[in-house]
Amino acid sequence: MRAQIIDGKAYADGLADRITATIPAFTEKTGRVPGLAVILVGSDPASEIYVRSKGRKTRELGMASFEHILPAETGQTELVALVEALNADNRVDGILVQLPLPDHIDELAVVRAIDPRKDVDGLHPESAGRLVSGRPGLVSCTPLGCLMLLRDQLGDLSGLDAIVIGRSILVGKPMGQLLLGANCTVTMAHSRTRNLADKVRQADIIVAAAGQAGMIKGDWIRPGATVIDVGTTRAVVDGKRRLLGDVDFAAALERASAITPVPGGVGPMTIMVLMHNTVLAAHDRAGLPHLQLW
Ligand SMILES: Nc1nc(=O)c2c([nH]1)NC[C@@H]1CN(c3ccc(C(=O)N[C@@H](CCC(=O)O)C(=O)O)cc3)C=[N+]21
Ligand SMILES: [Mg+2]
Repeated sequence: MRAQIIDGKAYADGLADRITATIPAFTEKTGRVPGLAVILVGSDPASEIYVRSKGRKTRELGMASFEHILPAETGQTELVALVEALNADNRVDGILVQLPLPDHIDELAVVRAIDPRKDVDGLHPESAGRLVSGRPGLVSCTPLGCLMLLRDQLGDLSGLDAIVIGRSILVGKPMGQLLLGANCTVTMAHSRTRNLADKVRQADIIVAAAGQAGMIKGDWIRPGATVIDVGTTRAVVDGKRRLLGDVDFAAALERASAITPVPGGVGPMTIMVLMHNTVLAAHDRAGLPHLQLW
């Protein structure tokens, strides 16, 4: 079998059109456009690139972007004060604090300061609780993007065996909850999991989010499985800068029925779901009907 490549960029472009189409009616009813604020503390070059590309996309889609790039020495009190100012700013519908934060800042304290209605990253305990209990709320961008791709590829996921490798608060844990909510039987694997290969071999759906380049080998993949690769490890291969996924892509191509490439798979979805969550938050805050765009 030769796997189909799941084109995350193409799906994201389609979602972009559906997002853009909601904005004129929103503006007519509210007199403004949806707005997204992104906060970056410190000057990690990769993070700066993400923040700028998020800002560019936000404006491309017709929304307002507020970018706050703060020095690494910024204190927690100052950061929380900025979040509170953005909570109070009616032009801002979504607040994203780029993680990780410097060690002297308690991430949870900052995330808790975000108004849950503006929590477009789904990181607030209120958002996490809503996801677990099946109530409506904002869901982390990367896992929601993965679910959109899986639903587009496979339709109903009921009864399928899924494995999530990685248990981060931003990706693995919410991914497991989303798959459970879609009626999959979910295995959560992580760095202490024994016999990982055997567990991956049982799965119809593999979501690799461990952040270890090439750790999922081709012969672990059940023939016909659907593979979502969340990994993005920066590396230099044969003198060229490369972005590497968690899956041995060439080998997986021979076994999977469908697989996301890196780059061009999950990455473009993450950014577009951020835009999606921002328009959802904007509609919710304005008291407008809930949007369903996927
Ligand atoms: N609170 C928070 N929320 C995040 O969502 C978050 C974060 N912190 N910290 C950093 C990570 C990283 N991240 C990516 C977003 C888009 C691409 C993306 O667009 N990747 C492209 C390639 C980009 C390239 O070539 O560098 C692709 O995979 O095709 C990658 C990574 C979001 N993150
Ligand atoms: Mg992990």
